[in-house]
Amino acid sequence: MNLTDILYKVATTLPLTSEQANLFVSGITDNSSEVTDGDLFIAIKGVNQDGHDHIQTAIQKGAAAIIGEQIAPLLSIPYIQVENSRKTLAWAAKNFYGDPSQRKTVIGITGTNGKTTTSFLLKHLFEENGQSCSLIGTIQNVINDEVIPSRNTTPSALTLYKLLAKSKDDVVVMEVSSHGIDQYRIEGIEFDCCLFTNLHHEHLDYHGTMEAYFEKKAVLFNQLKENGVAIINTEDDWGEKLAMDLKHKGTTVITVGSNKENVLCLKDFQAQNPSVTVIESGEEATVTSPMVGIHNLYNTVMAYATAYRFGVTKQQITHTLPLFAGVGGRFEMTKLPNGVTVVIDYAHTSDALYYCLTAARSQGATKLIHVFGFRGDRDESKRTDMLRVSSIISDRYILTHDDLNSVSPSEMTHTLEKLNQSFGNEKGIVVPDRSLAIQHAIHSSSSGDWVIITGKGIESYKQVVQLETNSDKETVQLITHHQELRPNL
Ligand SMILES: CC(=O)N[C@H]1[C@@H](OP(=O)(O)OP(=O)(O)OC[C@H]2O[C@@H](n3ccc(=O)[nH]c3=O)[C@H](O)[C@@H]2O)O[C@H](CO)[C@@H](O)[C@@H]1O[C@H](C)C(=O)N[C@@H](C)C(=O)N[C@H](CCC(=O)O)C(=O)O
Ligand SMILES: Nc1ncnc2c1ncn2[C@@H]1O[C@H](COP(=O)(O)OP(=O)(O)OP(=O)(O)O)[C@@H](O)[C@H]1O
Repeated sequence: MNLTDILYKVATTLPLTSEQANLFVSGITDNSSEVTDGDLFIAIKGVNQDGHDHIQTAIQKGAAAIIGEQIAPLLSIPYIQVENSRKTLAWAAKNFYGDPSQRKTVIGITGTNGKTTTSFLLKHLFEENGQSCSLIGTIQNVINDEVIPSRNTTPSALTLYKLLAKSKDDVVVMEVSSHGIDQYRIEGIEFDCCLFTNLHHEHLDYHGTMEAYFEKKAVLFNQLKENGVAIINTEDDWGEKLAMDLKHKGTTVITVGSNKENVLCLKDFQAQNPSVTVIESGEEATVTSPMVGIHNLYNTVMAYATAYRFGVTKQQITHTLPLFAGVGGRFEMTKLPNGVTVVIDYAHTSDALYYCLTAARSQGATKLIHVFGFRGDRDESKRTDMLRVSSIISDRYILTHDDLNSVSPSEMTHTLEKLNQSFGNEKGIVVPDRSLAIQHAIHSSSSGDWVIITGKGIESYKQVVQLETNSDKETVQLITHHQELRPNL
């Protein structure tokens, strides 16, 4: 494709010369190590590296032209200066891959919690009822039934456009993170439907304030197609604000919440066998969640509201919801032979912990023993709230290491001890090694107790642990199959 077509709708600092305009490029990349002969290399000043430092490598590997934000350096090949390289990457990919979101039904889900669960529910509902569905999100990408590992919740613009172009599925359901929006990964995508699940204290290390975090999430809804629809959980105050803002702009908004003003009005929440009555246009329907917890009831209703608008009947939804197998690492329950229930959950905000721990209570847990920690280099301001929630709801908690990232083990252990002394209420201990913390929790529990392990879900450990396991699930399996593994604390 020639540069004129690739740069359609991209503002360049200077108009393209005729030599540049007619230049044919065979592909696009922003990674110098992936350049092949004839590619366009787009230099991005990133969070850790600056692509402009890798321009010479790109040329050596055969790049046909370079785009960057810096004033034109002296190069042996054409260089085009733009104001924003990340945005340019997205538009170049959109043009190169033939604007794939125009040709598909694209559904975007944003919010702090519930994106992955809701996206899996939607894929299930579509596919059980005759529509094939691609999935793009945290756990994996699934395109035309092929599982493609995912690096980010929302992939880079280039990857995203490639995935959309590859998809032959009827519908694409994708998770949209605030980082993804901020870094122009969804720039140019047009959505048929956007969902807002909730907004809780998270990622303030990146966004600074809840207002800034909200404003970033709200950008997604500017990318609705002309006849697109927003589906918003107004039980959440930020959701209510978003719904009002969008209605003022004339967007079609389907609100979901317990207030009678909502398009889908919810009443009679049942926690033990989670179900809720949904009233829409005067008609009542009972929606039963296939997963434990009030939070999953919300996720189920959001999926119900969406699938219905895209061709799945209410009866089909009711029949196929119970067949949903759940999502790995999201309230994943194992009943041990001794009557203890172990739950592995991905909660890493105080609200998620609240929902997760109260879900276990609603199922009749005798004692709740909670194992959790905090990621190194991530929002530190949420830690005390998380600890407070656990120290109020659980009977005992064990603070342990989550991903340390660049923090040293001793520094994190010190942080956990300090937090425990200042904000715990004498229910907690610190066991730094995650596998030993889980072992301790399981060995100190008895029939009727629930051990809740949060933070990692199905993710692999980033550190080596003493029991030589690689995930919370593996640790639980090892401990339960080898009862002789006594705690070594
Ligand atoms: C910190 C951060 O957000 N980084 C994201 C960002 O990376 P970046 O482009 O700034 O990367 P960089 O390493 O600084 O490199 C800059 C440029 O130099 C280029 N380069 C670099 C080296 C080289 O030899 N040659 C070269 O050309 C790179 O290809 C890149 O174009 O843009 C990349 C492409 O879009 C992302 O993959 C990457 O996500 C990293 C892996 C990450 O961990 N991000 C997290 C914070 C994140 O985005 N999380 C959200 C979910 C949050 C949630 O839980 O809700 C997500 O959507 O995943
Ligand atoms: N609707 C909800 N409200 C509050 N908490 C929820 C909700 N849904 C899920 N959770 C909690 O959040 C955790 C993560 O859920 P899920 O993976 O579906 O969300 P996510 O938005 O994709 O999260 P992330 O962005 O961190 O990947 C769950 O394990 C659960 O503890």
